Amino acid sequence: MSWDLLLWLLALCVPLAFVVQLVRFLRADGDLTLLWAEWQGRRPEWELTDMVVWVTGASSGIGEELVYQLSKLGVSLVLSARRVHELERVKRRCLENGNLKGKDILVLPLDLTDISSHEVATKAVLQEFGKIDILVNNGGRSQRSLCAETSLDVYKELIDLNYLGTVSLTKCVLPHMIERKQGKIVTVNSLMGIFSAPLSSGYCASKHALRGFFNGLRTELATYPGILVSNIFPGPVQSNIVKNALTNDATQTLCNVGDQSYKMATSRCVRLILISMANDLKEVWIADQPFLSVAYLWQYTPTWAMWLTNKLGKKRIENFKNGLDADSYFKIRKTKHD
Ligand SMILES: NC(=O)c1ccc[n+]([C@@H]2O[C@H](COP(=O)([O-])OP(=O)(O)OC[C@H]3O[C@@H](n4cnc5c(N)ncnc54)[C@H](O)[C@@H]3O)[C@@H](O)[C@H]2O)c1
Repeated sequence: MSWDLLLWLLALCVPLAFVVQLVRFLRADGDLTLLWAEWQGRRPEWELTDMVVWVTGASSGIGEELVYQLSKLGVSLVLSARRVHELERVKRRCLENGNLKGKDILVLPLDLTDISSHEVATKAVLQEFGKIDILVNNGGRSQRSLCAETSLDVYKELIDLNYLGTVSLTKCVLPHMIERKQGKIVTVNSLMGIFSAPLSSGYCASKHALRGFFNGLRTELATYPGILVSNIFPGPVQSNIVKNALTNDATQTLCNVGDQSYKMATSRCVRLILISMANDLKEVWIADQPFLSVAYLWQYTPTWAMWLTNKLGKKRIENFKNGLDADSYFKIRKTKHD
């Protein structure tokens, strides 16, 4: 082969490789470390067996799907949320579809805002199973209301629930993990913990606070390499989050939630959470495009990201006022995993 031909081939390969990588990135639904872990890393089916996993917000959405997928891995489960009948329903489904027996699942009603109950709840788990391997801080609520129209009670409720409730439960479980020198504290944060959007200023504040808290806690636990502090940042995912969102008044929820079907399938989000848990990933972004790219923009080019968020923000408010889901900016095709 002549040198000219070889050079021409090389000149063609480089842009081709670039285009292939660009297409792969545009189809990505997780950050690159997470997708690498999915491809080459440890499987949840090997790593997460024989563990005691405590999941808050287990009665709905991401938490509910998480316990269904965990129940197939042979772990012991603690299901927490406020409504005991909903937790009993979830337990029945875990037993029907998973590999667990009744004694492997503890239904433990818990209100994250009732901080005085967290110590007793932690003791109840330890009495039942003798250890807590993984705490999944998942329970929480979102917000759909403009700051100027929103009562301060809503901001207080969001901080009490999403931030202080999570911090309180973590503080109850932490001494046990420190004593054993092992454990995983996995917190379902949100892309709204990385950047902010209109209609959710209180929610964003609570999730930013959680990110700061857990990143700080991780540095304090540097002498305990067996304890993982993992922050999961999902973008829009199918669940009841919008239906349960707080509005401008702490006693009201939304009347019209709009179509949620364009969002990432709950099962896909949860599979990626399990992969991150199996591979001890500390920060994980899970989102379809274009939301994932917006997170990258915020991380690496904040000035452009602010400009773009102002443009998209107007559309978000318009969508909300028109009774659509706030994040339905474009007609987004359903993900390949649905
Ligand atoms: N669905 C999304 O688009 C999305 C995106 C990013 C982050 N998240 C986060 O995922 C987590 C789970 O939300 P989801 O989407 O499954 O919503 P969801 O409304 O379907 O589920 C929320 C769960 O939290 C529980 N909860 C609410 N208030 C509680 C309280 N006071 N005490 C105890 N439990 C309480 C609910 O009972 C429910 O089980 C939340 O932390 C949310 O911020 C969701």
